[in-house]
This record gives sequence, structure tokens and C-alpha cells, in this order.
Amino acid sequence: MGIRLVLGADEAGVDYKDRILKDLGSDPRISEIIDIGVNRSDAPEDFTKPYPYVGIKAGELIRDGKADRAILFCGTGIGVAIAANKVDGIRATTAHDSFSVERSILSNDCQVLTMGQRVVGVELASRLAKEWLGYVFDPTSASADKVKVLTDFEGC
Ligand SMILES: O=C[C@H](O)[C@H](O)COP(=O)(O)O
Repeated sequence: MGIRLVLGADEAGVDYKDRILKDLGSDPRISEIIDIGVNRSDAPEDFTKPYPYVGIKAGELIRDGKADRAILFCGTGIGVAIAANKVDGIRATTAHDSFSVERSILSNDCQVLTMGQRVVGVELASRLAKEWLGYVFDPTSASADKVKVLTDFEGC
């Protein structure tokens, strides 16, 4: 089965979210894209919903087994990462370079990658999103015991 991917953003990240949605639309590794907004067609009160709603919603979808991974955007990527990390079992990180994107999976088994529309160029963001989807955590690797400390702490 392919990756069930959540894409989300606040108002400050919506342009990148929509661009990545387009870029990943025909990616054969993805079986489903779940766009949790915000969207430009939203009512003003929904469009301006702050970043915590986006990060928490994405984290809940993963926690509840309805999605596998999420790529989220806000101004910096920081707010949506903090919010997603509030959900039990979620490992979310902001990353704007290729090495960190790789290690976020191979070292940390992150389910959520976040980027900032005010920080990184859109072409690089799109490339990093595609790279990130190509990495798979190895549960037999030396990193697995380190991740397990986190999951044991959270009891999930
Ligand atoms: O981390 C927060 C985000 O960058 C958000 O999009 C902008 O938040 P601010 O308006 O509080 O700077």
C-alpha cells in the first residue's frame, strides 16, 4: 500500500502547501493525499485559523491510523511542528536541508516534516518533500533503540 499523506498549512504556508499538492499529485509512492487546509476557498474564519489547529489535526490523523505521514507548512515550519508534537506518538520536525530530511527518517522515524514558506524557496521545498517520501526507517537499525526511548516514555 502507498503512503497516505496529509498536507496542511496555515495562512502563511498555504501557497507552498498547494504547490506541493500539485507536485505530488501523481507520485506513485502516494496512495492518498489528505488536504486538511487551509484553502484559499475557505471562509475567512477558517482560512485564518492559526497553525496549532493544523499541526494537531495532522498529528491526530496519524495517531488514529488514518494517515501515515504529513508535510506541513507555516511561516517558519516551527509552529506546525510544535503543534504536531503535542499529539502522543508523533515525531515532527522542521527541516530545510537534504541531510536533515534524510536523518529525520533514518535516525528519528519522523512521521511529520514541516517547512517554512518564509524560510526556504519553493523549488527546494518541493525537492525536499519528494526526497523525504523516499526514505524508510529501518527498525533493525542502531537508531531504533533511541526512538524506542521516546515511544516508551509516551507509552505508545
Ligand atoms: O510558527 C509559526 C508560523 O511561522 C506562523 O505561520 C506565523 O506565526 P506568527 O504570525 O505568530 O509569526
